[in-house]
Amino acid sequence: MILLETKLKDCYVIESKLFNDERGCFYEVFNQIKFNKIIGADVNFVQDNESFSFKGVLRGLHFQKGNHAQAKLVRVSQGRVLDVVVDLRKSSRTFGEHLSIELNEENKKQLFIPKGFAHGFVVLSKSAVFSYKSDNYYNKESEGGIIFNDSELNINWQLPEDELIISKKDMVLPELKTCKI
Ligand SMILES: Cc1cn([C@H]2C[C@H](O)[C@@H](COP(=O)(O)OP(=O)(O)O[C@H]3O[C@H](C)C(=O)[C@H](O)[C@H]3O)O2)c(=O)[nH]c1=O
Repeated sequence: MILLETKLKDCYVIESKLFNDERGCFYEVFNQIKFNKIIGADVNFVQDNESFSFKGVLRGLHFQKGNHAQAKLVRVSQGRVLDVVVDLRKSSRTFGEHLSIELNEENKKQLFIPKGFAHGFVVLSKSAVFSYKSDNYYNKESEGGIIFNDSELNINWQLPEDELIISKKDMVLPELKTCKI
């Protein structure tokens, strides 16, 4: 596992060693000791999630508030997605900035998203399986979000808006400037 810094402090790309041979490929998706060593902290993941989505599905931008805030380690085990995170940490020099990165089954890149970030992704391939760990349990009452086409963030989701498939819940999320963090 190697850690690559991003433009957003504490948000890292993780690349794993791939063991390719005539049979195919093996890699350690997660190793607690190695992960904590490269992150420089004891991150205790308590929940594994997985979602399957068709092309154009956009899930997010979501976060959990207060004590229910979640750090996540996200990856794509099938297909291709554009993953987007937004720094919502008021004290951060990159508050309100976002990072977009393609995660896919080929590059097997993972993204560590610390607490205090909103997260979402859009599926670029025919379908995608999105798998991730979180260090805090799901808590519906503490869910927050930012609308995908927030005018200040101006995120390029890489697909035309009329091709996006978005849940009713996500279509009515607030803008960044009015969202309660
Ligand atoms: C997240 C979650 C959801 N659920 C239930 C609640 C709903 O009945 C159903 C679908 O939930 P939702 O539409 O919120 O799923 P996503 O839109 O994929 O939400 C996720 O999307 C973005 C990308 C994220 O980073 C978050 O982890 C998460 O908010 O699963 C659970 O039971 N446990 C959970 O941890």
